Amino acid sequence: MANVKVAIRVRPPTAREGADGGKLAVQVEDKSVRIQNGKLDGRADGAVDSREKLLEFGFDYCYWSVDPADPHYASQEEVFQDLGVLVLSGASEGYNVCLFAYGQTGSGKTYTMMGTPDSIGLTPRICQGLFRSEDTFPDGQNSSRVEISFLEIYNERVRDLLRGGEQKKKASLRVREHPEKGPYVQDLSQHVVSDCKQAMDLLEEGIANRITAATHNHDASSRSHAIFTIQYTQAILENDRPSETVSKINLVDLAGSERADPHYCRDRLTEGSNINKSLVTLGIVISALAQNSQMSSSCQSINSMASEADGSTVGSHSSSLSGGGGGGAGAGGGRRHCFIPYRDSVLTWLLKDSLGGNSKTIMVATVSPSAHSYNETLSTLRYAAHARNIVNKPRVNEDANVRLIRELREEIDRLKSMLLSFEMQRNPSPSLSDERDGNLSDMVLQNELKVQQLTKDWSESWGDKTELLEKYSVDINRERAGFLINSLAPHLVTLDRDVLSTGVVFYHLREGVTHMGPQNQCEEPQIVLQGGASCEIENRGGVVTLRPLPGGCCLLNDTEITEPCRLAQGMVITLGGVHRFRFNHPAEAAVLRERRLASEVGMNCTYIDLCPLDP
Ligand SMILES: Nc1ncnc2c1ncn2[C@@H]1O[C@H](COP(=O)(O)OP(=O)(O)OP(=O)(O)O)[C@@H](O)[C@H]1O
Repeated sequence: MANVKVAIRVRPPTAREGADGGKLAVQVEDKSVRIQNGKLDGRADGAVDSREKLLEFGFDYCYWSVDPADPHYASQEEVFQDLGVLVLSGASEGYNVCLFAYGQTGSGKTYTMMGTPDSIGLTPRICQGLFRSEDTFPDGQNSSRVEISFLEIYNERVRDLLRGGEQKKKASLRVREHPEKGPYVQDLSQHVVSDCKQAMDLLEEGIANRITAATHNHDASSRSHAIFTIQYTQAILENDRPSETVSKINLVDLAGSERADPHYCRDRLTEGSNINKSLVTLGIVISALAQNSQMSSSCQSINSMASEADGSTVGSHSSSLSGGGGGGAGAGGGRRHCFIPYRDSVLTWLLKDSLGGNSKTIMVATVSPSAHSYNETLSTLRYAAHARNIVNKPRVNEDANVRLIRELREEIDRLKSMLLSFEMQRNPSPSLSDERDGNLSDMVLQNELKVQQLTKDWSESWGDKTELLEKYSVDINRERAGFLINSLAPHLVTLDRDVLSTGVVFYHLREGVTHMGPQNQCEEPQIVLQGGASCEIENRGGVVTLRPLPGGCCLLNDTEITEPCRLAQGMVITLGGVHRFRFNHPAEAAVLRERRLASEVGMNCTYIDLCPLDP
């Protein structure tokens, strides 16, 4: 169990706020924020309750970023040292982590999450930190994989910010729910990156796409939510003990929160007008979760009070909210938990795990210091105080095979200690003891063999996966009912005629020459075939040529060839009448797709129709 951690950051006043005399409404001291309602200053004493005038809230972190000359000024680096390091340490332990920025428009969310070129924010610093931590394992015992996706939710539609070309035009992606992994965005592009530069390039590309959208549509920047997701998989083999964890890091820059007030939006909601449903639902979800957590903790307090018959004082888990109106905190044990309407908006559905689920979550609420923004700032502080009451249930996301190996090892240890204790108190009947010890020893041996095999399989599959992903920039997306393998390199896919064959084989055609054929016919074939003919396939800078070798029949699209022939996207190669392969050239296919769109030729067009081959 872990409470959502909440940070408040106060930005510098804008020129306009400063021009009006620069009256400030917010003060920060240690972990508390005080907000003063300046409008009540002039009223006669006694007419105003002092609590209304000055409200105080406690948080996990408070950052005063108002004036760089102030000794208490919190820079981007200081914010990273707390929040960014929290994200990185959670991810390195194998937890899902979510960091989201919430606040009114112009309060500094994007500055905190993304920053500026001169003063980078949390997201790029977290990317840097992720790859820096890689360098701390130079011995090769540790390897990891980083995959990035970046999406935007605008008017309840999900857009992939990293999809170039024709896909960019695709209006919106569907959100679906995986039975075990929870909600996900179907067809969202995942990008494997191997260094910090690649990650930063993707971040910039996504931000640029978001900004472009804003230019076409005035409200886009303040109404869209951006979610930058890093999937961080770590594999370590230490003393023959494998460990593999997958952690999802969600870094969220939300839209301006002035539209998040349910009362402000209710009319418009019913009118069906264009308001930000996600933020309204986020507010409702946060309130409901906070209320549930408070009810649970008050139930626990009641239970523990009842069980402590001696009547000693029980320290109840109290909200930090002193002026914020916790609402429902005093609920008795008889009240039901609130329903959490995650599915009412795309944002809350996608962040379901981050809010009350399997994630360590941090909220950074950004506010203006100015007295002009008193209402918005107070509303943000109240939201933030509610969010601090949410209790999540993070757990380490361990690979299922690795978990099995660990559990088998624990079983082996248990059996061994049983054996040892039997040996120490040997039974007077030696034959019975021997039989029992023999059974136990067998079980230990069998489990040890299983562990050995599983560890070997795991090491090989991790090595293969890493090599494949790194060398060929392959994306493997696990869909609910299938796998989609996207490769950028030219490759062959087997089209097996044998009805008993079940696997799908995928051969990459590396730069240079690849020999294919039976072992005895051609020298050291990289692609070994059982019988059939032999050939060579040469890939020179993306131009791929098939060269049949004497002694067998080689067909290209069912026509026999005896001379070298350039391969084109979609061609089918048949060797010796037995082995069939489809040739794919992803780069060529991308060009052809563009041409097909432009020429409006149907799906049946071939490479030759669209782009006659050079001889
Ligand atoms: N801590 C800070 N230090 C210096 N400048 C800041 C800080 N926070 C925000 N700013 C500046 O304030 C302006 C508004 O900030 P920003 O764009 O981050 O707001 P926002 O909350 O993301 O707004 P929106 O909801 O419209 O996207 C920007 O010019 C930004 O550079």
